[in-house]
Amino acid sequence: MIGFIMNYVKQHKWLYLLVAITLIIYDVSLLVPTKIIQGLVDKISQQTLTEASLIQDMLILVGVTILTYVTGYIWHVKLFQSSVRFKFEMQQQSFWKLVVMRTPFYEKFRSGDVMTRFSTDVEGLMDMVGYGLMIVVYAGGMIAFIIPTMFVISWQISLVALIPMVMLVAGIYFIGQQQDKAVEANREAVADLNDEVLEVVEGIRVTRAYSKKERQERKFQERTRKLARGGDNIMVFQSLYSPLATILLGLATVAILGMGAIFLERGQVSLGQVIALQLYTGTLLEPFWMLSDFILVYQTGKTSFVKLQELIETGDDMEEDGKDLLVSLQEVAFRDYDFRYPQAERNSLIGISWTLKAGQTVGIVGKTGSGKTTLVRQFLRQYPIGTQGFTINGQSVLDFKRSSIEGKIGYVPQEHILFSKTVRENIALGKPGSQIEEIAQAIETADFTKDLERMSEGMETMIGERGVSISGGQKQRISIARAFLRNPELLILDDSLSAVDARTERQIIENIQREREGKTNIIVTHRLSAVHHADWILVLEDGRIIEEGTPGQLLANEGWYYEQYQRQQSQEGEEA
Ligand SMILES: Nc1ncnc2c1ncn2[C@@H]1O[C@H](COP(=O)(O)OP(=O)(O)OP(=O)(O)O)[C@@H](O)[C@H]1O
Repeated sequence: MIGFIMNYVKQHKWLYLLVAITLIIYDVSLLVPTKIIQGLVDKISQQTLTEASLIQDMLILVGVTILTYVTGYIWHVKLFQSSVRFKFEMQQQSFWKLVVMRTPFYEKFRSGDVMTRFSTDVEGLMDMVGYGLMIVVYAGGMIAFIIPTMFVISWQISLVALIPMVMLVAGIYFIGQQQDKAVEANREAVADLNDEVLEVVEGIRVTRAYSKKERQERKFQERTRKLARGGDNIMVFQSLYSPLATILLGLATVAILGMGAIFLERGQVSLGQVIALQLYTGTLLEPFWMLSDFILVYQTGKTSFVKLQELIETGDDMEEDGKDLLVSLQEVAFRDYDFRYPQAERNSLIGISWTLKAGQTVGIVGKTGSGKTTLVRQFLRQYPIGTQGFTINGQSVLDFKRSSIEGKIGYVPQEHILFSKTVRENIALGKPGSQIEEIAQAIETADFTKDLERMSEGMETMIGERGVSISGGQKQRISIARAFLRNPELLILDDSLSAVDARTERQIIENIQREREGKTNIIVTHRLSAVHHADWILVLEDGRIIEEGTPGQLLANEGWYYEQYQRQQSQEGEEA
């Protein structure tokens, strides 16, 4: 961490030089009044005080006070402004990381954990860069100036007076060690609580529907209690500092006054010097006191640094991005292809051999958990690829720049992501800068026009968290419109029609056939009616293709597809 901070300091060396110089002047200017008091006391006790010297001392005091104010202002503003800039830069760096990372990274970090690292840890490190550095220069400077000055007055008295101060540092260190453990435990408790709140907010409807409110409340209480206990522990340690400092400063005062009286009697020190020693020891309390804070700031900073480094250094284990730009998607082929998720123990795709040709519409069906989503995710390069034998236009998929592949695909996932924006803005995400007519056309294709007419502000209606609530089917169709708008070379609908009724589904499928004539489509579905028009159908089971062919061929085969088709037909008949 020190190296990291020093690097930052070096990058802004002129600013920190200004801070260091003004801080040292500030330190010295705080010590001048003691020096003047010492001189005044001696002059009064020796009856040598003159009007001219008194005026001179007073003028120096006024000058020094102004200097203290000006230098104090400069270092304070510059140092803390810089630490805020540090926080901003760190957050930018971390945010950029979050944006570029792909799915495996998000499977390693929980959302609450990322939030804590992003906010609490960045602030922990920021404190070290601001307050921590201030302590080093300010408190370090004070100690470095005062102790030699005291030793020049009387090394014997200073030595005895400093013993309680050394004990104070030792005490602070010991308490700080214990506090460190409490801080770490508290940090974990904050991350747990963040996770809990995120989960509750995201799943509030399910929680209500299943009457799990009480259970959630109990769980939340447990976590907040844990956090409160952590906070209590930290407070216990923090409360030990003040009494310890008071007692030890008292001991130092007794030592100075006792020894000072003896030394004064022997004529080894003046009255002004004894008073100065007492004042210096009192002044030392603040820097020593700050050391206690420094230990906390340092330890928190160190823990935060490790957590941030972990966030910044952890990769998504993706292969290096390819260099070739994909101009057009002519053919995507898998040859005896296996795939396993990074954290999984078994393959989710096994021996897949399939070629998708441009212009085809392919349906992917199969039981739940059979690998349909996993297969279409391969196109999106969300995970490192499985075995070799995955090619685009006859070339390894790894040769192509991932963004150029993404640019050719419109993907509508199972879980729809809508933002707190208007309907228009949500759809326009598919193609930034699109014309209103294009958006209207995409809405029409996704069969959302009638729904829009019922919305008070039409396309400008706010949806998402801060807008009106919309149904699952409406969400699906907004997501579909977003993908249509892009008019991608390859459109992938991943079970994206599950929440719409059969009539709407038929309408959308017809629209796809019409609007996307000659384009490539993959439709993953549980409802076979959604793919009865497809050119080719894959049936998956346990990650393998168990049947494939045209819908007619599959019906003739009388396998899984046939059985499923019969079952769904009779269900539809009953419903009708
Ligand atoms: N991120 C993941 N990490 C580990 N295993 C996963 C992950 N996602 C899916 N799997 C596993 O891969 C297998 C195939 O899952 P997949 O989601 O592809 O099935 P699916 O056919 O799309 O199912 P459904 O019809 O329910 O959407 C399952 O055994 C699942 O548990």
